[in-house]
Amino acid sequence: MSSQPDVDKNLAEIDRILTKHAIKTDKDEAHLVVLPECCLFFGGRDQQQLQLAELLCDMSPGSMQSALAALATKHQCYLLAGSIPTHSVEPGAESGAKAKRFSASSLLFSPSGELIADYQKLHLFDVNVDDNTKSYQESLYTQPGGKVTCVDIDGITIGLAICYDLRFPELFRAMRQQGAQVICLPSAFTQVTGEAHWQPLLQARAIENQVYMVAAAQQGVHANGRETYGHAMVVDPWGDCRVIDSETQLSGLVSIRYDQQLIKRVRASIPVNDHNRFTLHFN
Ligand SMILES: O=C(O)CNC(=O)[C@H](CS)NC(=O)CCC(=O)C(=O)O
Repeated sequence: MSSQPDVDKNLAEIDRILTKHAIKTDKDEAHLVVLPECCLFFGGRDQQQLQLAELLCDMSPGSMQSALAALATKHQCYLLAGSIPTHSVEPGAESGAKAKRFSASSLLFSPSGELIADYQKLHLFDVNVDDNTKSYQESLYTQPGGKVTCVDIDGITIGLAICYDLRFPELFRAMRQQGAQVICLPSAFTQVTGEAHWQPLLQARAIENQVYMVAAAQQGVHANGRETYGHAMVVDPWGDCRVIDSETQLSGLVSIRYDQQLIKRVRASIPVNDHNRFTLHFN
């Protein structure tokens, strides 16, 4: 996607893409659609994201959550909203009207519109991109999450991570150890770092953990001048990539069929999980 600082426009665009690709469930098959980081609001001011932030709530959801649930129901898919701003849910976080920071939450909705998982971005992008012309201070307005998150869909374990998390392989190892077979990585990579690092890092995480990596991306020049890399892709557990054509498509969809046998074969032939001599500690 090439999201704008306009929630309704982005919702309409998601609806358009899903309609165009006619994601329809033939009853035996589940579809998981992964939208990029900041899918409903991107390229505006951080203060606006704070104002948009909603409480995470299944009983009386905010307007972004209701709209996403409605899209999941309309298109009969599991829908992962890469991230939307929510009020912080971490213990000790600022909350309510006084909150100065929001959480970047990935929200997973079921085809019946139920919120079945949420993940708050763990690693925040406080980085001077190497040419030193651009600096990012995500932690100024975002509260980091506090937990590793996996969720079961139709017997398949799905791990959740966001964007800059990609550079922290321990998180992905932890999800593999919790049983992950698919890991979703909604992103908004910078043009500069994306060109250099996006594909090799995705392939590394897929290959070393023998999982599918589903990497949705923001792309193009956004309203505030920010440029994102695009090249959304799905990488299979052997490292083969299916990449969106970013030269011809500003927004669209790339898809793959989940193959349980491929995971089994790759894990049986190279049993890295059994050979691993390190244990993990989460701080
Ligand atoms: O700021 C927002 O509105 C939304 N958040 C983002 O775009 C985030 C934080 S600035 N982007 C990244 O994490 C890029 C990571 C990246 O590019 C890398 O690891 O190289």
